[in-house]
Amino acid sequence: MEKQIKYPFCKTINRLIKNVNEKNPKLYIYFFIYTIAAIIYPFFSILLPKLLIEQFSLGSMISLKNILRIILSFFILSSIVGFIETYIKSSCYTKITALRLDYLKDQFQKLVEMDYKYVEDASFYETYDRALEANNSNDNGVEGVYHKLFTTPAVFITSILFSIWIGRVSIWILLSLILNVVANLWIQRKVNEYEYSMKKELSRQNRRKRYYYETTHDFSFGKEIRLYNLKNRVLENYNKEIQKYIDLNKLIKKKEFALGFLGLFTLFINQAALYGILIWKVVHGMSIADFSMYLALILQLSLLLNTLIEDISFIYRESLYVHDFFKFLDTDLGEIGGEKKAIEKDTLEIEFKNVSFKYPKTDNYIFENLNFKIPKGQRLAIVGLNGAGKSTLVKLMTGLYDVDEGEILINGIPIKDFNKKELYSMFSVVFQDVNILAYTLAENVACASENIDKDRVYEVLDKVGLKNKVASFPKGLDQMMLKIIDENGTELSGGESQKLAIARALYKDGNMVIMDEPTSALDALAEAEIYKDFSELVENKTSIYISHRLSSTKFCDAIALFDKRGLIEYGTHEELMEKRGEYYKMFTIQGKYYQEGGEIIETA
Ligand SMILES: Nc1ncnc2c1ncn2[C@@H]1O[C@H](COP(=O)(O)OP(=O)(O)OP(=O)(O)O)[C@@H](O)[C@H]1O
Repeated sequence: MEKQIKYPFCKTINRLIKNVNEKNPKLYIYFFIYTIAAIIYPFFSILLPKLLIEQFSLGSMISLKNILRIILSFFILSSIVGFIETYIKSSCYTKITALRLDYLKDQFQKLVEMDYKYVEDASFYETYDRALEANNSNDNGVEGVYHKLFTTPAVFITSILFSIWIGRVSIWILLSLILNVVANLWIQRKVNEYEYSMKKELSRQNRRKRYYYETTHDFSFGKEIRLYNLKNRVLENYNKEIQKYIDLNKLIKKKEFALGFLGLFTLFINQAALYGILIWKVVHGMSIADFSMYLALILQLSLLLNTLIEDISFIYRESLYVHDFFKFLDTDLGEIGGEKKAIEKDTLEIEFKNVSFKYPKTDNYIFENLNFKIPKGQRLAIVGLNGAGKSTLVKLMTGLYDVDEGEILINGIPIKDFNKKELYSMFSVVFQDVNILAYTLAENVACASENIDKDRVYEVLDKVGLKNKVASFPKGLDQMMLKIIDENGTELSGGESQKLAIARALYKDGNMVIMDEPTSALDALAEAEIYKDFSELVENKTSIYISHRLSSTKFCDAIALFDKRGLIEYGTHEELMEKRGEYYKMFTIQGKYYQEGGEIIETA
């Protein structure tokens, strides 16, 4: 359980207010007018009964005209003030929502630009879950605090004015009200602190619950869930996680309940004191008109003070999460890197020098003291068993992860010296798992929404064999992909998606091409096409081709074979066959299988 930490409440509120200056300073004017209207409004309901009772107690002097005049002027004035108050409050609601959405933009930017290692780190999401939630709702977090900051000053000022008024009648009434406020504030604070101390546990539980929720709602799990009869298992886990989540919330509510009971007790004492003193005053000569006015005043003040307590504790509680959110925005998530720009008009030479690497928060090294070089223009095949570290190698050379020891040099320059964005721009990578976005086909290929060179998009789609597919789309390159945004969108098959991913890499035209199992979903003919055209596809660029199908090594200049120990064999196909080592074994086993299986590929 995390202990309550001291946090800079004033600084957080100050930052929120300061940001209004930058984002929408007009809100200050609206706030000023609203506050004046909201201060005046409650006075009407307090003064009206007194003035009316005074009129009625005039006996034979009673004037219907005067009574009507009072009612009418109160009605008109309170309508005008009430209208101003409500109108400004509701029109500012959307302006405050826009403020939150602006913060959301900052949050998205941070998330998409942060170092890749955080993307694969579950504990990162646990740390920042609540912080990210600070931006997810109209009623809580950043927006909730802004709404309260907009309305609470009026409540505060009116409470002060009413307290002075009441204090002049009886200091004991005022003291009893203040005692109630202090007790409630203390209780609320205790509840908030307890809730916040459970934050880490709640976030963890939330993440687990969400995983199972998403498993049931993500259509891509649909096949496995049905065909492997995973329904019961998923539901069982989901229910278990929900139960744990409910238990945690119950614990919090229990604490709230115990403290709330204390609140009821102080309220009881408070009410007894208020009524007792007022009745005593009436017995000692207070008029009925004044009694009714003070009663209305006390009721109003009690309501205002309750609202004030709730608002202040709400602001306190939610600003804890806002503070976490600001901390997230301020945390250096290592997204910038060095200052070097991308290498222009040249392909790359990559050198691994004494590189050791293990994934964060794990103990096993994937590479230890790895040394090897990929010369400029080389077409390198990387092969190896599952889990040998082939994809990890790509993550390291593209800068998605930093090495623990040693260094990687790109054209002689340490990879750390490159600005991350510039570094990423140098690689055209096709990953094993393809992600098609719910944009148009052209946008999917160009990974942009503006300045798309449609001729080039068409050219690369033709190169990867999607020409006929594009021709079949009614909107051609402007065809929407996926059905999640546009119900007329297109769902591509696994192989077609892979071809699109290759087209995307070709369009990007990076200094170096990396293909990680790019043809695993392609049919034999399409795969043979890619093999045949590989040299043309990658032009003269340095390229890496990762594949389990060893026939792919034939069109490469060199082969690097990895296993759990790291790089174990390196050379041309012929050299490695002659060596009769691991590669030879793998190649002959695969070749035998293919021959026996009657596959088209004749040598491997
Ligand atoms: N984000 C991660 N955190 C911790 N360990 C990881 C992470 N990603 C991969 N690993 C581990 O690193 C090892 C190498 O994984 P990698 O994906 O590089 O292997 P691979 O050779 O590409 O395998 P495959 O042929 O199955 O694609 C594996 O043992 C894997 O479990």
